[in-house]
Amino acid sequence: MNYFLLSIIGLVTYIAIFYYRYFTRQNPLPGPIPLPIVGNVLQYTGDAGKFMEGLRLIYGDMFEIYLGTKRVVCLCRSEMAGKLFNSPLRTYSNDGLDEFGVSSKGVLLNSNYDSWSYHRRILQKTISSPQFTKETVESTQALFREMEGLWKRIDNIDGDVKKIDFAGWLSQFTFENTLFSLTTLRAHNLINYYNATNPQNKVVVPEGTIPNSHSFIESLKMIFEGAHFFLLTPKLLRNSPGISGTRDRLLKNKAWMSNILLKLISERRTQVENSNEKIDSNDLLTRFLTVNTDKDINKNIADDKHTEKISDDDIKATIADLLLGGTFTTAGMLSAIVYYLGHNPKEQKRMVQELDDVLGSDRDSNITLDQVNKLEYTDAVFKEASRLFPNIPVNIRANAEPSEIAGHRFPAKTQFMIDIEAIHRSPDYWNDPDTFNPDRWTNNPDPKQFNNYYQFGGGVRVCPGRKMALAEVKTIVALLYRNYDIELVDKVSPLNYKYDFIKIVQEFEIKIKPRN
Ligand code: HEM
Repeated sequence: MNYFLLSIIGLVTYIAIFYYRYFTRQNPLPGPIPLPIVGNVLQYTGDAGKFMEGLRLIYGDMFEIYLGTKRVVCLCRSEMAGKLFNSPLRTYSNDGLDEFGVSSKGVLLNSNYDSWSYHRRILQKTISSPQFTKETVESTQALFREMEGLWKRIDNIDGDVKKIDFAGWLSQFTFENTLFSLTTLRAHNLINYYNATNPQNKVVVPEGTIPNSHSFIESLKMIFEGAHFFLLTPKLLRNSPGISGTRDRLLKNKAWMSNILLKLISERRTQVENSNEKIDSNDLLTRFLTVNTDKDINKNIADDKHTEKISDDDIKATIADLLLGGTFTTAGMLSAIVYYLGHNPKEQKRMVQELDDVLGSDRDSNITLDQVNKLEYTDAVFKEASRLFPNIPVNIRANAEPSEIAGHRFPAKTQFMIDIEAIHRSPDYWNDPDTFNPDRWTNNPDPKQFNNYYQFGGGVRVCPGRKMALAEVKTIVALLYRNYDIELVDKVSPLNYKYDFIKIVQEFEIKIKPRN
């Protein structure tokens, strides 16, 4: 009885101290009142963009929420967020991300500055080079032809008209293309996906790198689910009955994916180490494997601080981040473009006209990087679709130095969430912001708007894959609209997505028919 009474007194005292501290906190911002221990996590709707939108309507452009006991400052205006993009920290000290094993490895969520900048430097050198962009245009075309061959076999509507789940096909495509571009490995995702969705008319799968590779995509989605879960769920909740099952499932999935990638890396390491020839492959995986070895194909990448070979585990973390970064973002962007063009026939017609003008009348001809670079209206369509549908609607950053924002001082290591969707749709920055209008990007666009466009983030952690993404998206859009008439199956519903750290588009059906 005494023990019970003591527990109650302890709890009441804890709650009293918690709320005393909360109501007398320094530099308070408006925001929903947190609960002890879990903060505002129980109010979270599962979609960071929508959650922030709801709170912005109540509390204005700057407010605070609590993830567990950690204060998070939310910013919804470009002028507030601007300087933060130069901070190299995405998060600071997050026990969830530590448990998920991503806070000091790879690039995406790595908060260890030294480790992040070293790996980023190596990958940046490869994937931002003009040669890599040129090869992206080539590999995208080869893979697109393979996908077209499989589409032709589908027999679901009538003759040449096919109904396909565009989001499903494209996430297989962008995964395979990213994997190939980084490693030269093929996983045959498209064939595996085709066979899984057309079991009555299967094709032979060439010997591939990842068995049943199409299901790897589901595992990759679960990694985002994991990052989302571990970032936001306080330890006490993660370990509580009912929720710990989710934690275990997500950790198991991560281990499964890690093992597959580690096997691929170790096989390539053996090949590289046993080779007596000069290494002539220049892909990112080979680059990583040769750093600080006698076969090093990188010029002056390592420095005095980094004198050892890079471990398989570190390479795996960076390759996994690039596969994560390059798969659903690019596929989602393509769905968004097809969706907005489907709702805006005038703009679609204008884009198709540009394709015909730049690419010429031979619909079987190869497309060159030069031609892709000339597609200005297509580029504007990309920008406009991504303004309205940013794949990463909320960006996270922590400040490395104390900062002053809108008259408020924040100590170093404060966690911020930046509402990209609010910035992309604010009437303060954009005329008629909810209208799909690619022309706002052409005809001498107001340079101010570029400062309020964050589809690829900004500052030191800006997306390193943006050149690859643009080349891939524009090449696919060109091949698709040059050769096909495209119709949305559902012309009413909004684009369907699941938010897990990024928006993952799903079940987006279109009808395609070869153009006359
Ligand atoms: C349309 C496609 C893409 C979109 C919309 C996109 C968007 C973004 C955004 C918003 C960020 C956060 C940037 C910031 O915090 O400032 C990011 C980071 C990142 N992206 Fe992309 N991305 C795309 C394609 C790619 C591709 C193709 C790759 C690689 C093959 C890639 C790899 C990464 C990586 C590794 C990061 C983490 C960078 C860091 O923290 O240092 N992304 N991306």
